[in-house]
Amino acid sequence: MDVSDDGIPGPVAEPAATPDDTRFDYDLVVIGSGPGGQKAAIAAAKLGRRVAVVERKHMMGGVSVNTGTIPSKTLREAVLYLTGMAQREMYGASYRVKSDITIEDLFARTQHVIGREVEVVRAQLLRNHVDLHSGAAAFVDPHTVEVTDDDGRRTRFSGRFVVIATGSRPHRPDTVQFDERTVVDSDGVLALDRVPGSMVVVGAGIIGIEYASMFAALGTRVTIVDKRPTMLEMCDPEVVESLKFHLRDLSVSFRLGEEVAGVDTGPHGTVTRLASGKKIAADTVMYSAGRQGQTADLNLAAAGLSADRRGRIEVDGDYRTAVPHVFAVGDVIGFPALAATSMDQGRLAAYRAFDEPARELAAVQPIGIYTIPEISYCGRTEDELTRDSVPYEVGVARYRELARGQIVGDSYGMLKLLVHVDTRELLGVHIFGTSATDLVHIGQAIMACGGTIDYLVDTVLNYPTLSEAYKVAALDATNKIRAVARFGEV
Ligand SMILES: Cc1cc2nc3c(=O)[nH]c(=O)nc-3n(C[C@H](O)[C@H](O)[C@H](O)COP(=O)(O)OP(=O)(O)OC[C@H]3O[C@@H](n4cnc5c(N)ncnc54)[C@H](O)[C@@H]3O)c2cc1C
Ligand SMILES: NC(=O)c1ccc[n+]([C@@H]2O[C@H](COP(=O)([O-])OP(=O)(O)OC[C@H]3O[C@@H](n4cnc5c(N)ncnc54)[C@H](O)[C@@H]3O)[C@@H](O)[C@H]2O)c1
Repeated sequence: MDVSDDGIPGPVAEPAATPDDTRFDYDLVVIGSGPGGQKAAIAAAKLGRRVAVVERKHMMGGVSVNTGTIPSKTLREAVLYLTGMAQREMYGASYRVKSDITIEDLFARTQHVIGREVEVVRAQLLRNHVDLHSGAAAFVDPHTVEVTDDDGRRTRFSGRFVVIATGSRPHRPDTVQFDERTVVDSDGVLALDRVPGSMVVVGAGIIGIEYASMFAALGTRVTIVDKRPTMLEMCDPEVVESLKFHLRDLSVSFRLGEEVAGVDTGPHGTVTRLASGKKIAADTVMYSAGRQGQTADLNLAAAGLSADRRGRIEVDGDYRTAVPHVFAVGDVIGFPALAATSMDQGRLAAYRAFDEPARELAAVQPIGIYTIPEISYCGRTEDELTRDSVPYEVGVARYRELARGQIVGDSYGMLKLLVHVDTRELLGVHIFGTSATDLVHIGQAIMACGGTIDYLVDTVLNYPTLSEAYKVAALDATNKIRAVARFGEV
């Protein structure tokens, strides 16, 4: 077995690359090494194709590894551990692992994990014989890219196919001066020099709420501002209410339905001006008001392509752009813009390019929101089922009634199943609390197989586990359905 420098075992010997079309330097050129680019490159390499990945210096692994998913989730883990937050039900409200948590304590863990992940990505690509080119790529013609490295050196090469996986960056309104110290975006928040005493988070999307809950847990007084009247509107409203309750308990204030007019900075911090005339003073302002596709520097016109106002590229169901040999995957094609989906889009784009048979992605996809506590769901919401006049029943399990919930000290967690009254099919799973983002996959698997809650009723699950919540909720739904069916029986 091949073992790379970092000790990670490699696959059994790869098939030798077979030139596909010698008119081109590579069979596939991938621009960007985030989740979408990585998987496109590896999938093509596994088919024996000659593959190149272009990535900017210090960005191996993409936004996901360097400034997005991985650092934010690692920071959350550091916050949970050092604040002792998850253990307070057991050891009291004042329980802490470290009383004076510094930004260095937090970022040490983040840097460690980023470093490891970068090496894992690099090793995987290299052991699959993918050529790595450092620099920024731009199209010269539909098959050729020019890569400019940090020293200004330029290299050109061509690909029979090209995958654009250049991801996204934070959207920055022109009216706001970002000084990378007091006014930052979700990249800049990872370079703060201290834990702020107070913070305004502009944008109550997933990024904004995740960081708001982390800083609130650290003791920062957080105000969340969003022009929409509700937050996380794709989630179950009961779950969002539970989250809001928890955040309020951590002194978070909400200014929903309010637009930011501007931010003033001075020697003592910042003042955020709202369109309604209100002003909010804070040490730091973090903008998380959407993201922009990274296409401005690609010279798309040379490939015969263009992007929309938010920098996104349009693709068909096979991730093919308007130019048939150019594919695009990941954040650069917009919704759902998740690391999870980007990976599979990359893999499928490579398969489509090289005519490798592959099925489409399953329709039921999970969403995981790493707030404190975390949220996860898949399938439909109560509002959607009501709108579509689908008769459903709700089965609920509360963590406080599960032995494992008591053991881990989670009394607030909840799992909710939405079940079709007639067919008993599982239509939706909504979870709030410890391990929600892992637990959701049980429901997802049942739904993907068209399963009913009878599977859960008839199956023995390990005890004591949080998975037991599925059984409890399935029995609850069964009892309610039976009660309605028996009503009126003599
Ligand atoms: C704070 C935050 C938290 C997130 N948390 C989660 C989460 O918990 N779960 C989840 O599933 N998703 C999460 N996401 C979303 C996830 O990170 C993205 O969906 C994912 O990274 C998109 O992958 P991608 O393949 O499009 O490429 P990206 O990861 O965006 O990487 C694109 C790469 O392309 C490179 N590039 C761009 N232009 C060029 C060029 N011209 N030449 C060469 N290289 C170029 C960039 O340098 C970059 O490294 C989060 C995002 C953020 C910002
Ligand atoms: N756990 C996860 O899966 C995860 C975590 C983080 C990010 N992501 C991905 O990243 C994407 C981007 O997240 P995001 O939170 O930046 O974007 P978003 O578009 O979801 O949210 C932006 C919010 O900012 C608000 N806003 C914009 N301008 C404003 C203004 N001037 N004043 C007040 N409010 C304003 C908008 O109303 C919106 O609610 C997400 O859609 C998601 O796909 C996923």
